[in-house]
Amino acid sequence: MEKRIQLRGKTLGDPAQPLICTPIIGRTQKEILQELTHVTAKKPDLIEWRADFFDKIENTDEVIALAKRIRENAGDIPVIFTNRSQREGGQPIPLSEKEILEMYIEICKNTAADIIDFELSNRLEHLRYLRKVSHDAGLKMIMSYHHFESTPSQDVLMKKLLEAEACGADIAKAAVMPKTLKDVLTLLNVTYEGNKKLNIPLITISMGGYGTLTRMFGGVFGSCVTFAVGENSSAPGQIPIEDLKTVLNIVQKSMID
Ligand SMILES: O=C1C[C@@](O)(C(=O)O)C[C@@H](O)[C@@H]1O
Repeated sequence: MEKRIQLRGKTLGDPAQPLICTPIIGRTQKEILQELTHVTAKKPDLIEWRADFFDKIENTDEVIALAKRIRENAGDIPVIFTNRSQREGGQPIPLSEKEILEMYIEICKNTAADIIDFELSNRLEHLRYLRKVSHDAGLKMIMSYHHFESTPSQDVLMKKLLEAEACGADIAKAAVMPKTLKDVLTLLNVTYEGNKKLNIPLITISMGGYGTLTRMFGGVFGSCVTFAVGENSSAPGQIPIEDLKTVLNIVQKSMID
């Protein structure tokens, strides 16, 4: 089963090469576009617009117009559109679940991004509907799960990844917080085992200080994307893109026998 996804010349899911994604978390349009200019200059493989930080998120027309500009200005770098909910570590926003779904639908219909990230904790009918809309519009869909307090057991994490695949995700993603080094091993283990079980690419992240290890070495165990700071961090434990590129180059060189 071919797990790789080609997007604007980038290969997502190549076990030899995890992609680096840098988030954009500005609040105003001006800040966001400036951040984008700085971040694209650092040549990440992917950009994530964290729209939950945008101060006009309640105005879908403005969101779409800005998403289109981000998409255009990003050139050949694929863009992920994400609204991270407050319950999964995002910003508080004044939109209902239905309005959030409608915003995502408009992003798809306007092809204002390449990939959408929608949380598995959303209502099943919303997940299914958005899956259909994104598929018809040609956008890839990440279904994600976050736990900012702790690391659930391997069984729970595996179930989440399998659930994403069963709901039709193109990519399954889990980001969790470790309290101990053993939690980091749990995450790496589920990545390794999950990669054998699932027929879609995985993104897995352990956050915080200990979790930084997974941002550097998670690719070896089967995580296809790692998040790094271009200008601003969107989650604990992210390291600067320059440092991450150095580490990934060393890992890649050293692992060729
Ligand atoms: O879900 C993720 C992963 C993340 O939480 C991280 O830990 O790098 C950062 C978020 O911006 C992104 O949406």
